[in-house]
Amino acid sequence: MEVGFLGLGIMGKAMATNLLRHGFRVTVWNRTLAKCQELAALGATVGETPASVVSKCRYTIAMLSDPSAALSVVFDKDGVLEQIGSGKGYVDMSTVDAATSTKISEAVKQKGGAFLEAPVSGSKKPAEDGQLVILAAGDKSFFLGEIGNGAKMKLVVNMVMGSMMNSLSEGLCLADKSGLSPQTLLDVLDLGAIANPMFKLKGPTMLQGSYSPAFPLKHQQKDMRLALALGDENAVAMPVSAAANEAFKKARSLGLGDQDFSAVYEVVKGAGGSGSGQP
Ligand SMILES: NC(=O)C1=CN([C@@H]2O[C@H](COP(=O)(O)OP(=O)(O)OC[C@H]3O[C@@H](n4cnc5c(N)ncnc54)[C@H](OP(=O)(O)O)[C@@H]3O)[C@@H](O)[C@H]2O)C=CC1
Ligand SMILES: O=CCCC(=O)O
Repeated sequence: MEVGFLGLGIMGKAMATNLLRHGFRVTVWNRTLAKCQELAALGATVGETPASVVSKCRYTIAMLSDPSAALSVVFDKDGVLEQIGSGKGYVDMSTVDAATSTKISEAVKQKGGAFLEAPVSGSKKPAEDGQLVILAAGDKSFFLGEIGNGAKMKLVVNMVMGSMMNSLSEGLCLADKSGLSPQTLLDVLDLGAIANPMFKLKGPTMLQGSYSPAFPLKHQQKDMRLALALGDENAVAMPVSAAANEAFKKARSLGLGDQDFSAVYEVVKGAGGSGSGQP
């Protein structure tokens, strides 16, 4: 089966590579076309535009940075909508808000196509290993109910993750400033009730000041922003997440947007370990 793939960033490249590895014929497109070459070398065909990929493939998957990218690829000239139709499916796996997902779903369905929103939990390594958790909602898939619920679930998960990352950063700073070994803190955390894969994976690299991007900080901040908007809509007070969002914004203002989201640790350290990057 020919599968289309739009967006070959950190995640899309790993996911499309996995499709090729598992015997699918894959046609790829990326806004910066040069990024298609690596996939072409692995056997992918390169499409000139999102529309040309959809015209060739029964199913097309997208993994794009944010709501504006997801909308642009569908609605702009040479976009998905020009070729989607009966017998074709479009699966958007980007992390967006429910309104974006719903807008895309309605447009695709109006053209006779099928739509699935399917954001993922997991990062670069799980994507490479084929171990992502898919939060699917939409046609023929009712794990989370109506379109929009996949996006909402993903935002809630990432809101919790972003707050945890800030909390870990503060804990590492507090341990250090109060004469404890941050590495020992990681070891202790790993033995207790709040042990989790993220602390285990990111803690050691944070202590090395190494932030090679698996999940870019600019995307984590986008997800905090979208989750806070969901909180606004539903009148849910989220002071912890709001503070975490400020720290991610501060990190972006310091030029850390393309680094891994764990680079928020630098903001917390810069604030003297006193909290969310605010003076
Ligand atoms: N990295 C991670 O750990 C995870 C990320 N996600 C989510 O997955 C999505 C992709 O993340 P990731 O791969 O890390 O991000 P990257 O920044 O590595 O890749 C972003 C992709 O979006 C494309 N893009 C950006 N703007 C536009 C636009 N206006 N029009 C067309 N294409 C555009 C980029 O193209 P170009 O190459 O031209 O810039 C690139 O292909 C995001 O929504 C993110 O929140 C979800 C789970 C984990
Ligand atoms: O959306 C990104 C999630 C990153 C992760 O689960 O480590």
